[in-house]
Amino acid sequence: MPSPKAKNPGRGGGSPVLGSSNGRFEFLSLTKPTNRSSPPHLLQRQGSDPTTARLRASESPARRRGSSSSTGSAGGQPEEDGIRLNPSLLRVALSSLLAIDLWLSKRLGVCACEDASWGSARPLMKLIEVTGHGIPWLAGAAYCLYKSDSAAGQEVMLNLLMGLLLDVLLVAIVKAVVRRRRPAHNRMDMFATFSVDSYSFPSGHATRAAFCGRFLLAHLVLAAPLRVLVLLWTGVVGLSRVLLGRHNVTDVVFGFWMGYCQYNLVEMLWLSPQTLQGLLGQLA
Ligand SMILES: CC(C)=CCC/C(C)=C/COP(=O)(O)O
Repeated sequence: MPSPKAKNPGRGGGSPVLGSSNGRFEFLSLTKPTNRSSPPHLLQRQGSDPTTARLRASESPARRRGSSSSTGSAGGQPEEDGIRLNPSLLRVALSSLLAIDLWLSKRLGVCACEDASWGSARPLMKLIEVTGHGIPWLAGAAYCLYKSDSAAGQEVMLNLLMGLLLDVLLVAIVKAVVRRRRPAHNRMDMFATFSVDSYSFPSGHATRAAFCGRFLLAHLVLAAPLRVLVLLWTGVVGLSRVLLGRHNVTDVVFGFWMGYCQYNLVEMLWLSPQTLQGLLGQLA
């Protein structure tokens, strides 16, 4: 389909009609030069004509840039500007977000040490930290799998275990790739950490809390008061990461999102007893 914007080098002058060049139909202007063999002074005159110049001056800069590129401006400079502008805008937006993130995280790190304004709440925050740690969750899921005497219970526990292992793996990969340092006010006194846990993005506790929260609500916890507790626990684990000074706010927000998506992944890869028997049969 012919595109008037791409093929018609003149803007706003004359009525476009269909013409044919090299067997392809394209829009042609009756009053403006169209082919590349036109003398350069004719092309330049489009911009130097006073009426056109006034119209162009009233256009927005973005539109002017767009029109310049569609006319195939000789130097290609406007196109380059357009390409450069977007990444720099994005960079400014990202650095502003990061600055707000650092400032807010520092202000919220009120339990980062005993001398901090909420330092007395630090032991409680560290207790909450343990409830979101990988080891109790992995050990608990493995124990329940071992103890479960129903096929349905075993299936659920097996998938929880698989999800928890997947979570540890994915978080380690993202941390190793992003390599964002933990906040300067953090004291690295966590128990049982991997080397990647010196990095902060994303918060492994937040991914686990979001994943386990969704998993519990979908498969294990039905009573309304307990469901509320699960939601509260998820939120408190995330909040405690920032209050303890372990993470910036964006680490936790991204961690929640990642854990939420990890649950979708586990649902997609859900291991049924039949799949499991097949897998075990292949191993034996
Ligand atoms: C040892 C195992 C199985 C998991 C490590 C758990 C851990 C220490 C994660 C770090 O969490 P944050 O990124 O929220 O600090």
